[in-house]
Amino acid sequence: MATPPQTEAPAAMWYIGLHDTHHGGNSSHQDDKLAEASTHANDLGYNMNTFPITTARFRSHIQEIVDTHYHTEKYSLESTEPNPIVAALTPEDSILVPSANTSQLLAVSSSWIDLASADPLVADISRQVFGLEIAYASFCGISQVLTPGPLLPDGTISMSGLSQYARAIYEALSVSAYLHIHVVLPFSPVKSSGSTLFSSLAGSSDVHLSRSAAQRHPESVEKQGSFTAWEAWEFIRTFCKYSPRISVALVVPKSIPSFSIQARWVAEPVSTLIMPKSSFILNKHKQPVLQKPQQTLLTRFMRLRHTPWILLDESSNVSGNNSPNSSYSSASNLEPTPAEAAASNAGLFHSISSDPAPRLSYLRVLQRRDTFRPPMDVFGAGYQDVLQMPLQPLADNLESVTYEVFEKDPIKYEWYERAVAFALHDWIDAKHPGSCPDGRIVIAVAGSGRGPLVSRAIAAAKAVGIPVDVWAVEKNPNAYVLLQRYARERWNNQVTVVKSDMRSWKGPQHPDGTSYGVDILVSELLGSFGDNELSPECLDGVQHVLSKNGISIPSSYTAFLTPIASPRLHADLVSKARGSSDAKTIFNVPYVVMLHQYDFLSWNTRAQQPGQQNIQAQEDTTTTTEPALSLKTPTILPTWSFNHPIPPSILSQSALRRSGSAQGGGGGPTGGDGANVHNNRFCRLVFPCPKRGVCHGFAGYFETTLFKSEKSAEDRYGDGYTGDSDDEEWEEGDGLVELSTNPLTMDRMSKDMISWFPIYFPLRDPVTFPDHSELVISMWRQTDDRKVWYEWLVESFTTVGEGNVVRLGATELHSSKESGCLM
Ligand SMILES: C[S@@+](CC[C@H](N)C(=O)[O-])C[C@H]1O[C@@H](n2cnc3c(N)ncnc32)[C@H](O)[C@@H]1O
Repeated sequence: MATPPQTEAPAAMWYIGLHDTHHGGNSSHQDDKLAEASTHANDLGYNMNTFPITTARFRSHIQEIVDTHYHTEKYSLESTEPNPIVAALTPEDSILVPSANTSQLLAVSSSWIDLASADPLVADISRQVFGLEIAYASFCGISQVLTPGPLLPDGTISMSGLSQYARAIYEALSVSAYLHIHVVLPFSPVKSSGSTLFSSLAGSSDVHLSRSAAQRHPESVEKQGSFTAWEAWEFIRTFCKYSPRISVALVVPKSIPSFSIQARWVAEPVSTLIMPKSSFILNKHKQPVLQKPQQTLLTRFMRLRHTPWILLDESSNVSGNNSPNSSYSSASNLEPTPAEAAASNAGLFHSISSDPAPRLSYLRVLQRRDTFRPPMDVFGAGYQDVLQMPLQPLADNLESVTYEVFEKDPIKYEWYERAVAFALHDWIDAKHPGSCPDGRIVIAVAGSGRGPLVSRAIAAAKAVGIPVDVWAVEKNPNAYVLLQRYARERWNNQVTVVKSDMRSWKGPQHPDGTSYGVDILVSELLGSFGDNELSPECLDGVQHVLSKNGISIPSSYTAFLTPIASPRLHADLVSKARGSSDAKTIFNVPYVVMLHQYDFLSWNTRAQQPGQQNIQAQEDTTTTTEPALSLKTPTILPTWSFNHPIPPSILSQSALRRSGSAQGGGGGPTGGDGANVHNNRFCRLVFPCPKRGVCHGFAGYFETTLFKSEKSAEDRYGDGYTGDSDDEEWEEGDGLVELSTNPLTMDRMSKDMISWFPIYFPLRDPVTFPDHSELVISMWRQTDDRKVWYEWLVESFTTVGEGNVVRLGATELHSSKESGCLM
């Protein structure tokens, strides 16, 4: 069980900035120019604005240096002449000065340089320029720098120069510990004659240094698909060792990319969304709006815990409203959404002619409209992607406040009540006698905590209309005090409270000291991976109290796994490991975490529903079509299950082992007598991964059957539970009560249940794999009679040629033995 948070989701704040290279302030004083530009942006309603680190004059000066060097007779690839040195900046080269305003600025490093150039001269000059800019910006107190990615002037990614580019970023990060670099990248590279990215961020692509060099050292034309930009980013951040001080500034494209690439970017640390004018269209009212898919994409990003900034690029000439004919015609068949129409009627949009910032006004409308949050997001606000050590309720005594948080779950306890009611009905219908000497059915809640399941068991019996004998067993001495109080004040002395470890409890007792059996044993000892809070070991240990036909609620549970890309979690663990004297352990612990920014790596395509269209991934050269979000299903596979009660023969064998006798064998494979080896498990799961990616770890979930009735639905019809619940549905159901945290079944089994976050098994070295690969997870549940722990590794395979399966690699074996759960 996770420790769920107790905060409410804060109202969404959209932090929107202005990028306008045409507005540099009119004042002749440098710091006044900065202040003027900020005031201009603030007056328009922006939260911040960008500023180039160096001036156009500096750019011309560098261009001159490069051109002169090219045109000297001395220049050739084989030349031993040194490259020119770019002299230190002069006051004319930069408008920046250290000032109070710098904290509000997002400085932009020059995009007319090319750190990834194939031309050694351009690469060298670019490194010098970049170094000067970063050092001076840091000196001025700038902490946020927007740096164009390794793009060629035609908008494609320079793959051959990527390592040089990554190196420059890595070195820039070492200039100041406070510097954060936002690498500008497209969702997918789009080849164009004059890239918007360049023209908008640099002024003009004509002056790009690489243009001078292009004739001499043409970039080899590399095949670029929809994942190329992401792969470039993946390379850069890996080079920079997952530094938390680099992130992506993603340019929102005019045509929306395929779902897989959207999902991939949503999982990444995207700090900024750059919106050129071209990403807007004009609606009927000639107001700039976003098309539905872009709105959806934007909303998805803006609901993230780390909400990106939005940067409206007002410099670019490629514009929705600047080219009314083309954009209006493309938009004319798009009706405004009802909300847009209402907003327009209500005057929320200014008319385009009177509004100096129409795109900003439109985004503010979207911001105000975006109020919906799913219950889990509200409940878990502030806990998204926070790695927590799993609770150990067996080894530790929980605090009251922890129980209080569990008890907020609106579903779990009600489902337990249903399960007990069904069990009572089945017991009565089977004409089993109650085990209490007076004939009552005996219910025991093993691990009662503060007693919510005790209250539910009493309510179920009342609703079914039979008297029961109720026992509450708890080993936490503090909870025991409260249980005794509740027995008097809430449960009218109907409940007998026992302070005991359930494994050593002898069962309900007559006043003369002889024990009798428990008919329905209720427990909730489940962790995020089902068995990780040692429910199997505890329930084995208390099974001896069950009567002949005794029922366990839950009757079974199954753990599930799927591989995920989770760069934020990985970066978090890398930084924890950096500051830890015990770095090895950090990646050998399964964590409880409300997974938030992650991407499922294994998925399959469901049959298409009539009327549902495939989204064509226009820029995707690796596949022809992309299924829509609703048609993609993650592959989440069962690992293993536990059933209760277990066959007595297993318990007898366990007892034989525990005795240490010759018949008990040679002990457990990982230590101890082997008395708990029947709770060892192993699974090997094969996950097909259609798209390339990086696996950082696995997400784990569980499903549990609390109770499954022996009776058919027909038998039950008309014999339904008539308790307090006004939910009619289950009364005539099939007597099956399940809980699930598995994303594939949670809505069907226990929608809106919030008690458990998923579990996350990390990998120290992420696994990179190409399209059409298989990730194979091997996982073990291990025990030495004192502890239980997990061990895991991943192998990756791909198929080449005519079905030749090639192993790409395997990770080391991870083991949580050191932080294992104490029995
Ligand atoms: C996850 S909490 C659930 C508490 C409560 N049933 C609820 O749903 O709110 C598990 C409880 O079981 C208790 N527990 C765990 N192992 C136990 C054992 N071997 N014997 C008795 N109590 C145990 C813990 O102290 C804790 O109170």
